[in-house]
Amino acid sequence: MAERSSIELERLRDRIDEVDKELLSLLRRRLDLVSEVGVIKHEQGLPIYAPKREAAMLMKRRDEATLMGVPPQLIEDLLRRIMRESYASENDVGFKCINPDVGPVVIVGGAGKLGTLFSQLFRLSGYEVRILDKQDWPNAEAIFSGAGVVVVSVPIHDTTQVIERLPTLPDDCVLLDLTSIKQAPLAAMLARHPGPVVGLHPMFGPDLASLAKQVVVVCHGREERKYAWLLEQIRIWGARLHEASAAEHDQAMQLVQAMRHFTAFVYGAHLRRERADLDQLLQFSSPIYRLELAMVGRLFAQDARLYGDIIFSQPDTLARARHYLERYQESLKLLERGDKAEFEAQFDEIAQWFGDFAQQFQSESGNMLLSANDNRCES
Ligand SMILES: NC(=O)C1=CN([C@@H]2O[C@H](COP(=O)(O)OP(=O)(O)OC[C@H]3O[C@@H](n4cnc5c(N)ncnc54)[C@H](O)[C@@H]3O)[C@@H](O)[C@H]2O)C=CC1
Ligand SMILES: O=C(O)C(=O)Cc1ccc(O)cc1
Repeated sequence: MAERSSIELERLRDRIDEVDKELLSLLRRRLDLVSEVGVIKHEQGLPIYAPKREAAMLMKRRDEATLMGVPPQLIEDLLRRIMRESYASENDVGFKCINPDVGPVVIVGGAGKLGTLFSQLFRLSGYEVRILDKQDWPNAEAIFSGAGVVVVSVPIHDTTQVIERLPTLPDDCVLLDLTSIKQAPLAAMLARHPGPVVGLHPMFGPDLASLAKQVVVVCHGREERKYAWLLEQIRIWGARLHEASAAEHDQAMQLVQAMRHFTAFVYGAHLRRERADLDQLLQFSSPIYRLELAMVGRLFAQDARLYGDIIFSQPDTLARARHYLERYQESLKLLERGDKAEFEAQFDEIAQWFGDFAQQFQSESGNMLLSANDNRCES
């Protein structure tokens, strides 16, 4: 009997292997079709990410899946993963050049991490890119001559100084920066160059295969009409543009970046001081706890100077960190008093304040955790 079952199991597994191979052929066919779409998008200058088409397509596939007795979330997850691959593969085709007549794009700090990413994107879109890094200032005159766009992508604490050091640029040259803070660089650019000026903040690190669905914050400076093409170019790369004033941006970044990175720094310092055994903690961690450790740990895989600048160059960070410490001390008093009832009452009040966002965050993080769990392998 046991032998019959094991033969049957083997046979079923062989059939599953066959189905998986069919899936592979289907994937190959789909990737080929996507490449053809990529060529047409390139010719027509269509953004690589089309949110409405994507949402409508996913909705249809979910409905069809339900009719076929396939869990709709399964097809949605699969298609999202497949589409991510397709977005990345559009780099192979390149992107339509929205402004072929513009002069060279000069990237100051172009040998750095973000500068390298943007120089690739401009080159893939057919622009002539020139790099000016630290050691290239003696050749600045030749590098900037006839520039159509100047991108400043140097460390935050060097940005204003570098902008002030720029030579006189052609009248119509677009001057922009990619700095993580916006008010000081934008003011310095407006003072240095009488022509078109815009501040950009890419809300992502340099290790991306595609800008699809990534956010770039746009802080308008001057003569928007003359750099509208450039914003369109960034949309073609797949990014979503979010417009804000430089002051609004810097205020939001206090919480989105400065405080978040500062609390991660403190938590990292605490783990170190407690001599936490990270290996052991990971053994105990299910995906949510692993993700939390990863959020803290990834900070320390990156550039201390970048995060130091983000935290220290924002004038409000000290006040905000003090407020945070006050909240911590208040909450500590609950612990000292052993006042669990008050803890629960405050918990409910905070949950009410989060409102629908709490549900939304639970469901979003739920999906992330499922996919983090899929990627785990036992060693
Ligand atoms: N790395 C990231 O994840 C992100 C960085 N940013 C912003 O991008 C900018 C650049 O950051 P990263 O590329 O990470 O830094 P990075 O340190 O990798 O690159 C900076 C580049 O600037 C060059 N540089 C320094 N001083 C210079 C000078 N006086 N003249 C010419 N070049 C000079 C350096 O040699 C280096 O090649 C920063 O303002 C940062 O806030 C924005 C979003 C994400
Ligand atoms: O990858 C990460 O953890 C980041 O936080 C990337 C990043 C760094 C600096 C920025 O101004 C924006 C994004």
